[in-house]
Amino acid sequence: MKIVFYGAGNMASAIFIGMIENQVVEPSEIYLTSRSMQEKIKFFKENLGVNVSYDDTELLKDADYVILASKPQSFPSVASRIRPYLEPKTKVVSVMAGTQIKTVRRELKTENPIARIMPNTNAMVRHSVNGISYSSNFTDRDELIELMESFGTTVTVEEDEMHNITAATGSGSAFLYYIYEKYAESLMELGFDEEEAMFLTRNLVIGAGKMVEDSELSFSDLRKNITSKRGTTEAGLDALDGESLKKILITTLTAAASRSEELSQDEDE
Ligand SMILES: NC(=O)C1=CN([C@@H]2O[C@H](COP(=O)(O)OP(=O)(O)OC[C@H]3O[C@@H](n4cnc5c(N)ncnc54)[C@H](OP(=O)(O)O)[C@@H]3O)[C@@H](O)[C@H]2O)C=CC1
Ligand SMILES: O=C(O)[C@@H]1CCC=N1
Repeated sequence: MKIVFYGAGNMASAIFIGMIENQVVEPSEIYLTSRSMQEKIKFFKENLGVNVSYDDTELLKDADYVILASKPQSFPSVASRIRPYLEPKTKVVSVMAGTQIKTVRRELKTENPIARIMPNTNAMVRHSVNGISYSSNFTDRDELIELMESFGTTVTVEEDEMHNITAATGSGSAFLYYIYEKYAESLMELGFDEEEAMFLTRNLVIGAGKMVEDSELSFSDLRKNITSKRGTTEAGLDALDGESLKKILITTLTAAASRSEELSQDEDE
């Protein structure tokens, strides 16, 4: 198999490292290119054994998949590199937020099968949640799903649901990390020094994640198991005000989903 990544940044590297570590592809089957990140890309070549090239003819010859992993704003320049050399057998997979399949088709001037995926950087630890939608002529879907399930779980969605998936899980881990950051800062307000606050928060998050993974219980039951009648947790939760927290989260997710819509509307102009 030959899988070519245009872009070797945060998201692309989480995907190809996930694929390689989970042994669904050999490093020799991965080809990377970028615009200018020559040092980083050299690091991947030396440490993972992947191929690196800036020659589009060589990159796209006999490619099974080309993965579009630049920022949406860089896509016109990526498309101009790919367009002249894209072979009919190559399947195109875009990870770009807010970029519609029809835009990819238009920019590449191609009838090739196109899939749009929305992973997250948890791909690195095999826990990405991958939204996926396809062009109608993308018939051979099992192989792509198998590749994607090497680094996470996959949910097939209609393309217009991608905005919500992008907010919920594409951006979602950033929202959770931000809450952990604020938690650590709050521990410092309580009197812990920075190192202690980071240590406590980090281990709390790791332990809670493992509980979620190993336990059959719902979030709510896990919470209730910690909450004694008239105890400390109950006092804290009463002060937290779940409804206000929910409002903040709804505002956050709605802003992210709206931005995804906005990005796709920009393309239509
Ligand atoms: N980060 C995330 O958590 C997620 C990101 N995404 C999507 O993934 C995409 C990439 O995001 P992210 O990895 O964070 O971004 P990065 O900035 O980390 O990486 C972007 C990559 O695109 C490369 N690039 C830019 N122009 C070209 C070009 N003309 N030819 C080849 N490569 C080019 C850059 O090269 P150079 O550095 O040399 O400029 C870089 O390797 C975005 O579209 C984003 O919407 C989707 C889900 C989650
Ligand atoms: O912030 C972004 O636009 C990308 C898409 C989802 C996560 N990162």
